[in-house]
Amino acid sequence: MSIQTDQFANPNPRITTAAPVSKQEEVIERALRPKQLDEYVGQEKIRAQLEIFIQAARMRSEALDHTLLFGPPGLGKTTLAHIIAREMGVNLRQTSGPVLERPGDLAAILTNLEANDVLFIDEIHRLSPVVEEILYPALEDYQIDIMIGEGPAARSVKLDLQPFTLVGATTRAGMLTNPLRDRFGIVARLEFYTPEELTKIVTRSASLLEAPIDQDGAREIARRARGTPRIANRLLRRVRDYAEVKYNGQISKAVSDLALQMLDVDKLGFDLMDRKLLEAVLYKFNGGPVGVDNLAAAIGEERDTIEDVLEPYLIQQGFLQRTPRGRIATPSAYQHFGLTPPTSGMTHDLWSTPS
Ligand SMILES: Nc1ncnc2c1ncn2[C@@H]1O[C@H](COP(=O)(O)OP(=O)(O)OP(=O)(O)O)[C@@H](O)[C@H]1O
Ligand SMILES: [Mg+2]
Repeated sequence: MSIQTDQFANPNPRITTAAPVSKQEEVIERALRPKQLDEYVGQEKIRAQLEIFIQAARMRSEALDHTLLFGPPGLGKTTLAHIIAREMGVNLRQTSGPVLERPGDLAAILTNLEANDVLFIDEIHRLSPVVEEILYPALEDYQIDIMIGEGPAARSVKLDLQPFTLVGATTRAGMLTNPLRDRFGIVARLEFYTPEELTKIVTRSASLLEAPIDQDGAREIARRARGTPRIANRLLRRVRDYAEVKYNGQISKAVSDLALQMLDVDKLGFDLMDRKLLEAVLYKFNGGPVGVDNLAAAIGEERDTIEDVLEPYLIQQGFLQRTPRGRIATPSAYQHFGLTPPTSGMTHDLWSTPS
């Protein structure tokens, strides 16, 4: 059986993409965003640690240590940065790696910070090297060196800064330079959420949106949200539309199920793109191993999207494995598509190799 690529028209916007799809969605997200640590669902370990570190910093009237948040899109990095500032009782200044083009851009922000403020830099792996240079002494000694004037008359001036906390967020911790990574005292890796945690998030969001939902309805959405709060909230809004038009607004398990089927989100929360990727590995590459570049070409996606967005969840769920020779489909992937996994000893003896 062979699969034609054009069978899978690229759904645009992809309902289960983990990135925000529009400005309007960002506005809604802000409304649903928890504001305090005790409203932030899941990520128990990170929450417990932050609670202590924040309280200790507050008791000493110091800035919190620089904090790095990393993990796939939509898991709550921006949300957590805002919560940190709020719990510390300080201002948050927000910017992002690609926006800071020149050293002066960063210097202007740094010199305007008040004592113990939070500077949130999103996509921190995309800082340019010259901007990063300015950041090192700022992080270490709350000082910056800036150049005044040009040519032979140029001289470097040291400026003192207020103590502050850098909160950096990234989907790819591996792309941070070592000196930058070493300057974070707190490093938090966000994990995919369990269906139970996402059920709580869906229930909370539904009550903020005043959408009537029962426990089973919430659980059905949660189970199919790729472990990601942003997707859970998005699916909830689409299911709400469906329920309002067809079922007087009441969201039950049956209504969630029908709406999600209509949206092409399958029982495991995989959408067309996830299925396209798995099907390519299974059918076009015989289960793998296949290199990520070949895979990207086969399904017409960017390599980055595969590595940052599609793969992490499929790997975490045990459908795909990363091996030194490339990606391979696991027996669960075969079963999901109603195929019989090859028996070990054949081409796929990689399964038995501990990773
Ligand atoms: N722990 C949580 N509890 C409740 N809701 C959450 C939680 N984490 C995230 N959310 C919800 O998910 C949405 C997306 O989260 P957020 O914008 O913080 O993700 P992100 O990790 O910054 O994503 P990106 O990598 O795209 O910047 C938020 O609007 C919020 O409503
Ligand atoms: Mg964010």
